Amino acid sequence: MKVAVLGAAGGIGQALSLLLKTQLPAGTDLALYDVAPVVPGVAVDLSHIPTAVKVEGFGADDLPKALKGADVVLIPAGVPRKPGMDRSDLFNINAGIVKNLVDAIADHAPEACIAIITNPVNTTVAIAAEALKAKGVYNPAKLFGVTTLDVIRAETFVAELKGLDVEEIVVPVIGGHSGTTILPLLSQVEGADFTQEEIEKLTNRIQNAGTEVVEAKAGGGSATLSMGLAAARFCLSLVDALNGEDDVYEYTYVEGDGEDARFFAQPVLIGKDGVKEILHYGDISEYETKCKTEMLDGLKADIKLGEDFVNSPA
Ligand SMILES: NC(=O)c1ccc[n+]([C@@H]2O[C@H](COP(=O)([O-])OP(=O)(O)OC[C@H]3O[C@@H](n4cnc5c(N)ncnc54)[C@H](O)[C@@H]3O)[C@@H](O)[C@H]2O)c1
Ligand SMILES: O=C(O)C[C@H](O)C(=O)O
Repeated sequence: MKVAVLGAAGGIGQALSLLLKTQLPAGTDLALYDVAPVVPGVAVDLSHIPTAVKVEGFGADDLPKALKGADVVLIPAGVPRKPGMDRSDLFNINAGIVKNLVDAIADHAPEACIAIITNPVNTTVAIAAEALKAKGVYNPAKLFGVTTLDVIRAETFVAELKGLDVEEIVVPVIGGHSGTTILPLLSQVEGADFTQEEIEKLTNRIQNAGTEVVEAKAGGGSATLSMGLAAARFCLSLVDALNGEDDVYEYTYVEGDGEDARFFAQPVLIGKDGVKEILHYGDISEYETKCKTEMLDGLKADIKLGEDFVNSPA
């Protein structure tokens, strides 16, 4: 098994690579790619940790080597937000970065599962899909937008509010990954009851948790450590499933039947060939239905922006 991290020298990339070095199954190859010249040093640093995961660093010109034979490619490459910015403000820079990286994946690791972290995820996943399609290698079962951070935040905030064990809490989060497109399904949380006021406050906090971090970091970037953990959890699930483990479920932004939008985060059963089954998110409350109805046009517009970036470049 080989896992490649593109953008491995960044805030997320380094936290993620550390967790992968310590938690991937023995015998896994971990390839770290970045345009930043520090990346070989990050790889050497990690290589001194005593685990049976082999780490190698690849600089700007070595993307084909980093990708060769990869089973999983994680993409946290790109710029993060500063206070006052929306995730959509990152589109101008990150769209091209994701497109170029995905073009290279199509050429050098066309069978790999690709997990996109780079924002705006609602749009960059559509860019990746259309770029792969243009190269004739798009397999919707192997393309994922990583929304795990929304799930772990939701579980943390609910456990805090209700004084419950966070290990026991499950909070489904569906939709997309920005503002109101992030829709926690608090009506489905078992073992906790909420007043309508609590539901609205919690929903708002989960939707704006990224901004909470951006403002607290005061110009120093966005979530990197919690995101490193979230991406590692997603990657380890993917690796388990590719290795044949049954019953691997994650909430992730994938192309499904288009009932709500072309791409939508929902529960997914992952198997040895990627997405095995996309499950319906089940019954939702009147409030959640209203929130979903109100956000769908925005999500669809985000997706169209990505499709047009590849298919109708200005
Ligand atoms: N999906 C999520 O839930 C989520 C959560 C947090 C952050 N993000 C996003 O992840 C991205 C990265 O955030 P960060 O805090 O790690 O940023 P960062 O600036 O710390 O790191 C980004 C890294 O990408 C590298 N990079 C830039 N262009 C590249 C290219 N063409 N090829 C390879 N590497 C390249 C940079 O050199 C840098 O090392 C941002 O777009 C951010 O908004 C997503
Ligand atoms: O908020 C951001 O810009 C980064 C990330 O998407 C997050 O949710 O923390």
